[in-house]
Amino acid sequence: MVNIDITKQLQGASGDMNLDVKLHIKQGEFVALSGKSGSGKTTLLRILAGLEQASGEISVDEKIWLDRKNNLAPQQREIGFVFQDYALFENMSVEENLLFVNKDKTLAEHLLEVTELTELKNRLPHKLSGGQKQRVALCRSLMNRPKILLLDEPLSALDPAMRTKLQNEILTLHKEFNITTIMVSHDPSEIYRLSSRVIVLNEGKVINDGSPKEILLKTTGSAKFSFDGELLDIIKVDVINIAIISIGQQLVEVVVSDEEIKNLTIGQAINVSTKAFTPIIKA
Ligand SMILES: Nc1ncnc2c1ncn2[C@@H]1O[C@H](COP(=O)(O)OP(=O)(O)OP(=O)(O)O)[C@@H](O)[C@H]1O
Repeated sequence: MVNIDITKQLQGASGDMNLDVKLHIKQGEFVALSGKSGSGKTTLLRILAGLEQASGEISVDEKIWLDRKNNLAPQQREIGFVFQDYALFENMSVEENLLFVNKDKTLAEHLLEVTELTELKNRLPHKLSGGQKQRVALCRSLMNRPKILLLDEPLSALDPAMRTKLQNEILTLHKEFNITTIMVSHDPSEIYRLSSRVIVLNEGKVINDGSPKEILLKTTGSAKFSFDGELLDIIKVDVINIAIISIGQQLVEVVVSDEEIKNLTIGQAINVSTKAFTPIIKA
């Protein structure tokens, strides 16, 4: 069990802001940490890792990491950390990057196998793709068999196919190591696929905490489908108006009436929902 009860004064975009978070996270949970830019997500992870000061208490399985008298150094906290940038040792091969943390060759070989990196174990980081580097960073973060894995948007720079591949690998390793995982993510499909709990921060405070279904699905009420997107364009084809809307990685076209157009502005954030239709799903 991870117990967090911390505060820290931050300089938010529009003046001072207090990061004020109280959470209990169960062993083996996969928590997605979400919320607007500047809401305090990275700072919270850095405080957990011991990379940033804060007041309050953090304890993990009865062991105190932070309180009035104690403040364990990052290397004494049993954590693995993967950031958006890979931060690998450039002069060391893939395998050396892992063994630098811990000389356990069997574990290194196993992690490289799960992430399909065995063939690349002698390569230097500059000869790897972004996705491969991020897999090395993930393997390295697990070399000390940490109690908590902190992931700060580790997949945001990758293309959709590589993202999905790494999501599956993260999930495999999370389950195998039964490691408590906290992952910052803005991507609803990623959050839904990986996490068992979603915590939403706003202005340094937890404003939502629940299962991915409770937090992410908006199809309550009579609407059957509901998507948030951005209105990119409205084009006229013969007598009908078609709105071009970007939803996630996809563009969709929706027919709109002359009446509806009056309330729409290009670039606007909009919601698309429908009440009664039978979608066809193809694999
Ligand atoms: N050590 C610090 N002292 C004071 N203010 C800080 C400190 N570190 C970060 N901040 C400020 O606190 C706010 C929250 O930053 P943080 O990086 O935690 O947000 P975030 O939710 O991770 O945002 P993003 O999604 O853009 O990465 C920002 O306005 C930032 O400038």
